[in-house]
Amino acid sequence: MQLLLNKLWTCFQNRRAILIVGLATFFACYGFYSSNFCANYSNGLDDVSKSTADYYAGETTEQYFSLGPENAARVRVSYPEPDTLSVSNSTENVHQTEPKSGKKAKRRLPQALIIGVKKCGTRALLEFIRVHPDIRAAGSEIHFFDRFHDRGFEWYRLQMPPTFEGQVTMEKTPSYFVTRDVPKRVFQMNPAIKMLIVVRDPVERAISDYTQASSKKLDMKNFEDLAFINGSSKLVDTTWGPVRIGVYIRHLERWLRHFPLSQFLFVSGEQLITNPAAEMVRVQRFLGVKQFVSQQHFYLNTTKGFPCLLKAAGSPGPRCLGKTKGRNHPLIKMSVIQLLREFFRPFNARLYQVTGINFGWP
Ligand SMILES: Nc1ncnc2c1ncn2[C@@H]1O[C@H](COP(=O)(O)OS(=O)(=O)O)[C@@H](OP(=O)(O)O)[C@H]1O
Repeated sequence: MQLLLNKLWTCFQNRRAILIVGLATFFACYGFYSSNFCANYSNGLDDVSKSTADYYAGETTEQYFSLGPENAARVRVSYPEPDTLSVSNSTENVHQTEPKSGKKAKRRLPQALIIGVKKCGTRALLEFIRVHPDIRAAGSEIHFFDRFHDRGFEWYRLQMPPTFEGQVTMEKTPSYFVTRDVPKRVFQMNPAIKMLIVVRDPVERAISDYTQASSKKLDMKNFEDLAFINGSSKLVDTTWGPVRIGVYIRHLERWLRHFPLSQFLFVSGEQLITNPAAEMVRVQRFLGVKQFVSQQHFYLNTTKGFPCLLKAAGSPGPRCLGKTKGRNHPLIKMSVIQLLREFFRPFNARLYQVTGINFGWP
C-alpha cells in the first residue's frame, strides 16, 4: 500500500512538473509573440496616424477642403449624386491600406511630383489622385527644391507620408515649375522621376493669381494697372508674376534641358473641372497605377460650380476643395482680356507644338 501511494505521489509530481513546464512554455511563447505582434502593429498605426496628421498639419494658410456639400444644390450632369452612388469599399482609402507583404511602411523620396502650375488646379489634382490606394502624398506644399534644398534629401524624405512597397509617393509644390534651379535639383535626386503639370488658359490663370493676391492685400492696384507697363499702355508687363508664370513654354523649355518630354504629363485645368474622371484616366496611366479613381468618385456641387469628391483620403464623407479654390474673379474689361490673349497666343501655340496637345485656349 505504502509502495502504491509512493508511486502515485511520484507520478502526480511528474505530471505537475510537466504541467508547470507546459504552462510556463505556453506563457513564454504567448508573451514573446504578442509583444512582437503589438510592436509591429502599433508601429504601423503610428506611421499611419502620423501621416494622417501630416495631411492636416503644415498646410499653408489656405484651408483646402471644406465640408458641407450635403446642403448644396446638386444637379446631374455627368456626375453621380453622392447619396445615390457609393464608392467601392475595397481599398478605398489609402490611409487604411494594409501591407500585402506584411512589411512595415516607411517614408520614401517621391517618385512623382506635381510641379505646377500655380492657380491651374494643382490642389484638385492632388486631392483626386490621393484617393487612389496605391498613391500617398504629402498634404502640404513642401517647397524642398525651391526653398529648403539646403536641408538635404533626408529631411525631404521625412516630410513624405509612409508608404508600403509598390505605393507611389507624391508631392505638389506649384512654384517648382517656374523656379530656375529646380529642374537640375530634381534631376540630381531622380533622373527618372515623373512630373505632372496642370495648365490652364494663362489669361484666366493670371486673373486667378491676381484674385488671390488682392484677397491678401486690400489696397492692391487694379488688374490692368499691373498687367501693363505704365498702366494704360498696351505693353504687357512680362515681369509681373501673374503674366510671367503664364508663359508656360519658357518654363517648360528649361525643364526640357534636363528631362525628356515623356517624363511629363500635361493635365488640362479646364478638363479637370468639366471632366475630372477623364483626366484621372490619363493620370493613372502615366503613373503606372491601376485605374481606380473614376466617374463614381465625383459629383458636381452646383453651388460651388466645381466637382467634389464623394469620399476623400482621410475623410468619412463628401468633400469639396476649400473656399480659396474656385473664387469669384473680379470683372476685367474685355479689351484688357483681348490684349492679354494676343500676348499669350504665340507662346501658347509653341506650347501646343512642343507638347503635341492643343489645349484650346481662346
Ligand atoms: N474641383 C475643384 N474645386 C475648386 N477649384 C478647382 C477645382 N478644380 C480645379 N479648380 C481650380 O483650381 C484653381 C486653384 O488652383 P491651384 O490649386 O493650383 O492653386 S494653388 O496654386 O495651389 O494656390 C481654382 O482657381 P480659382 O477659380 O481662380 O479659385 C479653380 O479654378
